[in-house]
Amino acid sequence: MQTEPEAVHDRRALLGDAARLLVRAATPERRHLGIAIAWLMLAAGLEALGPLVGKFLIDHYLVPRQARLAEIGGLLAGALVAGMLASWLRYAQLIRLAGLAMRSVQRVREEVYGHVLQLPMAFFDRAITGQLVSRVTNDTEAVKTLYVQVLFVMLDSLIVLAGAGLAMLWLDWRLMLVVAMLAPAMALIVTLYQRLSGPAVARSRQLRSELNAQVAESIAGMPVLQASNAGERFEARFAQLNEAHYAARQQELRANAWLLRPMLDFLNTLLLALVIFVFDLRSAGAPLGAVEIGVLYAFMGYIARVTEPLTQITMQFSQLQQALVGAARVQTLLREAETPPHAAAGEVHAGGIRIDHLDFAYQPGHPVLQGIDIELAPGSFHGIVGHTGSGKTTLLSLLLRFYPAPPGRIRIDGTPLEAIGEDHFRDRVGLVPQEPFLLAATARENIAMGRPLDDAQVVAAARAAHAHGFISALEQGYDTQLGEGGARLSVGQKQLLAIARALAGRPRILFLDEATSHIDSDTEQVVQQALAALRGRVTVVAIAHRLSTVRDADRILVLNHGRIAELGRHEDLMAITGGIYRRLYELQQLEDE
Ligand SMILES: Nc1ncnc2c1ncn2[C@@H]1O[C@H](COP(=O)(O)OP(=O)(O)OP(=O)(O)O)[C@@H](O)[C@H]1O
Repeated sequence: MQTEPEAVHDRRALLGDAARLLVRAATPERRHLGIAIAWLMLAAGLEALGPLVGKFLIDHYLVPRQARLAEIGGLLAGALVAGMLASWLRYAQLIRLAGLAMRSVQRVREEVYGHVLQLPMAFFDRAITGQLVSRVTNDTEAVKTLYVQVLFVMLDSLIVLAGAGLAMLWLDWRLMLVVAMLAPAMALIVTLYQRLSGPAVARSRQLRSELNAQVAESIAGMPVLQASNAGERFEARFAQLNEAHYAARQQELRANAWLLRPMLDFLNTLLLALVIFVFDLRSAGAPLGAVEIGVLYAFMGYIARVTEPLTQITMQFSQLQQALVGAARVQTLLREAETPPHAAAGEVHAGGIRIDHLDFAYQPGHPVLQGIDIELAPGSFHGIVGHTGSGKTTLLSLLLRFYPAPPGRIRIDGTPLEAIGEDHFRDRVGLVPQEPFLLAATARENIAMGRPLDDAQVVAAARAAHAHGFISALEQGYDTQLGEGGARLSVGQKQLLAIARALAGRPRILFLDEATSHIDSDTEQVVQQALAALRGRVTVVAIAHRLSTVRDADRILVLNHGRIAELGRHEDLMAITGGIYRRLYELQQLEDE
């Protein structure tokens, strides 16, 4: 994951990203959006009538001194009703747009989360958890801001501007040109503002996500953090980030304080002075005629109406900046390519695995596996051992399709790995990882993992994994809440539960990644019994640091620098003088003694 979208400072890319996200969020809501815009236009039209009514009153009743009270009363009442109707319409559309914005955030957030779940494992090698969380929860809020700021404030203001502009054009086009001089001045202010605050906004957003990342990381690593007494250092680092965030926000606020409101107020005054000056020039010192008084009155009204939405638009730029950056970050994440769907229909039957001349590298030029050739018979038990960094986990990751293996190199029951349907593959292939990942849920939920399993299936899996005993002994048995990460279980118990989970899917192939490295010898024997009971039914491939776990394996595969260095039964490998396995085994025996 990029820590910051490369395009953050590139305004065009930023606008493009934001527009794409907005279109994506708005498409399902186009009907509501269309209705809201239509009503807003009507409201703006009604509001634009106000100064015209004023002009009419001045022209027809005030200047000629005609006190036709009934007509005046009717006109005023009409203007009042139109004004009230416009306010009510605007209020109703605000509510409609707010609802629309909430639904869009909800939809985009679900889409982003769903997308993250489909990303390839390689993405998570680069991803920083806190930043990712911040994208799914905070940055998706940008969609709401974009809606409310862009679609409501901006759009509404533009409609009001257009209404007032048309009315002024109709009243006196030359005077309208004077008012139009405001536009370039406005554009200048907005450009200046963006130059000043844009980088600050992007920076504050990035720093906020780094703050999140640090908090998430510290909580995840709390035991290490406390044991190494790193609290103060982490606090200092956090304070430094926080200070930088404060400075970025300050810079943003300063741009607001100096540029926006005061400049706009100044423009407003300047414009009024200009219009009055033009009238003064035109009348060449003579008192204003009746028509001019009405027009002047209407113009003064429209200038107020024009400057207010312009002020609104400019004032929104700060929030808009933030929303644009947020939206760009969400778009960057959405652009990450998902794992191509395995729509294939191939199936796993007996669970036999064949690997032919398999080479693999995470980065080109740095091979991790080279020329792996092996056939694992259905129902067999294979151990994988080797020094740290020899490629054991990588081989397992390829067999599990976490990383794409070169096509055709790995086959299951004769079918290329990539030609097996995803759901079917995950059903038939189980994994017990090194770190048992437990949800903050009950024992039952942890075994079922959302699969539609009945009680009997859950208990059968637990029995097969020798986990039934300790689960039954918990105060509420299978319904006991296990706490976050299974906090109330021992590491060995968590591992047994993870094995039960893998077995509950009734897999044909089971991979274990150092599943016994954290458990004591007694528990290890229990796990070994569980694995032995699977023989002949399930193909088991177990990476083992502790060699006793795979001593009884049909064959043990010794990896060395990404190649198969030795292959055979325990006895065969022990017979190789100076062999890697024999040395590893003797070393472990010495340690045990
Ligand atoms: N996601 C990755 N991206 C890049 N390189 C990686 C990645 N994972 C592992 N490697 C590199 O590949 C090599 C093999 O790593 P692998 O994890 O497969 O070894 P291992 O035998 O399982 O080691 P260990 O016993 O320590 O778990 C190492 O040099 C490692 O640095």
